Amino acid sequence: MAARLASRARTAHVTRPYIPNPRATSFSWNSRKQKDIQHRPAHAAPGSPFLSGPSRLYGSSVSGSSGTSQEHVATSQEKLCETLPLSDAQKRTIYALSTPPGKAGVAVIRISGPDALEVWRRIVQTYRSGKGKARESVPEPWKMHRCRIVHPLSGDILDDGLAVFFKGPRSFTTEDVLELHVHSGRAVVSSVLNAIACLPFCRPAEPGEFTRRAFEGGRLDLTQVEGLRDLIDAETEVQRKLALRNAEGTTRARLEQLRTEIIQCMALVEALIDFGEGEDIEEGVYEQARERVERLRDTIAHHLADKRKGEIMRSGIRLAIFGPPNAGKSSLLNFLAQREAAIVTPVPGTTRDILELSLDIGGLPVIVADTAGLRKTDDVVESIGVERARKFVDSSDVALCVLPAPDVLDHSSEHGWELRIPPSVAPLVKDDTLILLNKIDLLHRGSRPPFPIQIARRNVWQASLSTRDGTQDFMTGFAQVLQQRYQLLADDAPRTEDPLITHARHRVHLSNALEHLQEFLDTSPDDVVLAAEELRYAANAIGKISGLVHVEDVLDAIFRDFCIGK
Ligand SMILES: Nc1nc2c(ncn2[C@@H]2O[C@H](COP(=O)(O)OP(=O)(O)OP(=O)(O)O)[C@@H](O)[C@H]2O)c(=O)[nH]1
Ligand SMILES: [K+]
Ligand SMILES: [Mg+2]
Repeated sequence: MAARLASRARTAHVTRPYIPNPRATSFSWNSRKQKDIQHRPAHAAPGSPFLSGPSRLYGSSVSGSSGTSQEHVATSQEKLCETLPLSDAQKRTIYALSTPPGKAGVAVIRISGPDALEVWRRIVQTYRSGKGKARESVPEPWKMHRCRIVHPLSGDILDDGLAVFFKGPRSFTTEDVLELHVHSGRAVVSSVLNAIACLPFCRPAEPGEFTRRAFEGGRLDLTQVEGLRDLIDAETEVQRKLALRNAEGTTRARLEQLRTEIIQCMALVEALIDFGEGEDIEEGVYEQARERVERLRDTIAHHLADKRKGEIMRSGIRLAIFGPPNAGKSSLLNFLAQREAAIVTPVPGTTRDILELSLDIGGLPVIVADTAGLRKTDDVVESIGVERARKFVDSSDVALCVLPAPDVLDHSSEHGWELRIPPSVAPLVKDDTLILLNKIDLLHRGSRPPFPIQIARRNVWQASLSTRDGTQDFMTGFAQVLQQRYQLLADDAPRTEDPLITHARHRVHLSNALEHLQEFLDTSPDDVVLAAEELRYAANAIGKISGLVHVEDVLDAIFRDFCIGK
């Protein structure tokens, strides 16, 4: 009975997820306020409402330098402040340029918060058909309006553009959002930003703050936030697809399904604690829960044994080019990069340091590294390079060994084609190491092996990086191998075998969940209260990936990497 009570007390907080409330968060904006004070415009007198007002990020004040216009602006600003009480810092309306600065057709300035509509009223003048300009107090939401942007104090026309109002919660941040599409020129953008800065209820956005508000508003979970950030950073097709999966919420749904199943198992066990088998509960409930937990454990273990595919795709496949000196490793790097990135000379031992380049090979992100030729050497500098090369090959995702064909190929009627790999290189050649025989132009026609050849049940490519003979076949085959090894997101529709883990953070929490599920299975059914606790921990661990259970510093770390305006 005591166990039953204890369990009841705990169930109170079992299944209630954290529901973020944008109006009731406790983020500290202290550092922000500090910055605001330092950056207040020159015209803001101490004690004026501008103390926590606009930043000078985008140029100085709108007022001229003469004393009179400065006074004029100050009094008008005070009037503005009288009419509108300052909202407290955290729910203040934020604004930022959301497109990259510089000359372009269009720049988008985003404004989000409780006073977004007020910003519209102050600076947007729409055109009504045939009747000239008019200020619209409540614009039709989610519709583009042709408009003029005017200065809220002087009434000066700043630009002719488009404005759209998103009524919260149907907006990116879930707050009221105003987007201004203006001409992207330095002067236009800074004049509009300065005009918004004049409104005391607005302040410049922090990096990632729009996205953070979307998270706080419950529009996005953390995997979607990470997906958005990765989408912005994506450079290859696979990275884009992977990021989109996260941003669209596919990962969120898959995790939610796992968490829900754990919670369902917990409910079964809790019911058992509360009512006991035999009364209202059918026989075998505990067994049923155990079987489901076993399946969940296997599913999670399967995801964890993904050879880090998702993380590798996100950060790039680390490819090490290695081999003996003068094999043509640097020539290969230059060929892949299509430029003279590395020094190539006939002197063995030319490359000393590791030279890395990020390339797109068949849509996959690959970080290709050229390394020092492996040999015994008395040269201090070269021997450091050789040591680095060895370590790099060991830690790489894919290793490609380049060998000079004339020095390593052997043929006999008894054994067929064989490779004599130099002893300095051989220990690094593993079963999955790829091999390119270079310099086939130096072989007599008659002593060339047939294309393609298999040596020791391994595909070996042959090419000449000088004459480009065989390079096409090598590139096609090489891209195919990479695609096979990292085959993922081949179809547009999500598949169950697609990697679930794309960030190290996910792996940590999933491993924790796995441990707790195993603990549950290892706990004796007599300790059913303890066992239920393990399921709760497991559910919480998965909740941490989505941010349903979140920790402030994790959030800070995730949003910090965003740019301003996102
Ligand atoms: N004939 C011929 N020469 C080549 C070929 N590929 C590269 N070379 C030459 O071989 C020499 C060495 O090439 P590198 O690319 O510097 O070789 P490496 O493996 O980077 O050499 P280290 O950095 O010294 O280890 C250069 O003179 C190249 O021009 C080829 O396919 N055929
Ligand atoms: K060389
Ligand atoms: Mg080299």
